[in-house]
Amino acid sequence: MPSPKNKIQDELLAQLEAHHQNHLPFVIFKYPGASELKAILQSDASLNFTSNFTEPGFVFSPFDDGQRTILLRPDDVLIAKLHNTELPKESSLRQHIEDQKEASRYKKLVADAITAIQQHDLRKVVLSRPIEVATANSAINIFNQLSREYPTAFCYCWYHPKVGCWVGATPEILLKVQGAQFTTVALAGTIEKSGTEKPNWQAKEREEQQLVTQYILEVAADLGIEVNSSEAQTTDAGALWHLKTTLSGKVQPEQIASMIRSLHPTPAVCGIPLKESMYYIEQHEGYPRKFYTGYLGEIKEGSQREIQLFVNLRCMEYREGKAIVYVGGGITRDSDPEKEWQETIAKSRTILKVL
Ligand SMILES: C=C(O[C@@H]1C=C(C(=O)O)C=C[C@H]1O)C(=O)O
Repeated sequence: MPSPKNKIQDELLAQLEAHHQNHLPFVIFKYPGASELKAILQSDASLNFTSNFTEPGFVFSPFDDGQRTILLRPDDVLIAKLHNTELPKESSLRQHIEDQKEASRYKKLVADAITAIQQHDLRKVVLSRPIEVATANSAINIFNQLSREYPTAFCYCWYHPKVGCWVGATPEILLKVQGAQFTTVALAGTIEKSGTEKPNWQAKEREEQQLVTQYILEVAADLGIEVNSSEAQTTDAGALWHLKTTLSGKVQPEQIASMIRSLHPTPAVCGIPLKESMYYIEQHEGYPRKFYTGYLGEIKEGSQREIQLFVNLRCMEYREGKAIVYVGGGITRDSDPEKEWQETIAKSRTILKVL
């Protein structure tokens, strides 16, 4: 990877707008907690795929086709300090008016899934929906706002002329590898914040999150990888709380590609059992997820290999003047369709707030 060139934030954003207008691929991102923006620019419009996650660059994977993970080549790498400009105190949240038809459709989708869970082997299935809204903001501008609004999220704007443009602020790590050390998380359970008081998690959310932890432990055991796991803790994701267990351990370089492929998709975005829930989603969800609930992130080469991949949540697809925001939630036998509907509305605010 070429050494990063230092830029001033506005200069960097302007260079990317120009790259975008020239229909050339790029990604700009901010790591959780970081005060720096980083951009990877590819100098031609070729569409390349990673073979085994060893090539340096930035990978972008769809939900349902892990073999075709796109790789952006780092022909140019730019960094800039993130300005800490205060956002207006008054939230400029765009109220998206949900029509009643969509509410009934989604609640029926959830109710049918609950029935399927009661009658079949399915234990959990994650269902989701797209929300289309008009926006006058550019994709890079939306990314810039997200980076300021969500300091603890991984924020990004990704573009390839042959694929499209995606923007997001995700709270979920898929896999982080630094040298021989790896970290992943089991993230599930959602409660909208009301004040600063941490929530009282109910058995339903605890069980749903525990299923994800259990699944990751089984995947690691199958690969012969030992894992240390934390207690489940409440974690902050903008206006939402989630339940999170951190899992870590040691991984050999030759195990990394299989670990990524076995971890994706986790039951946090698909379900349990995996095949049945994947099939249920394909049959019933009624739209293609594309890159929503896929994963993305940087691969650095060198003696200390470093990989940081995130699950593509709280994201949108950007098309000229239009944002398609994707939101979903895990359904178990104890789910309530009305609450699940409200959960998708709460999750959509992450993006709607900055449009
Ligand atoms: C599917 C989404 O989120 C996932 C589902 C969650 C849940 O069911 O509570 C929580 C976090 C994510 O793992 C989404 O944000 O669209």
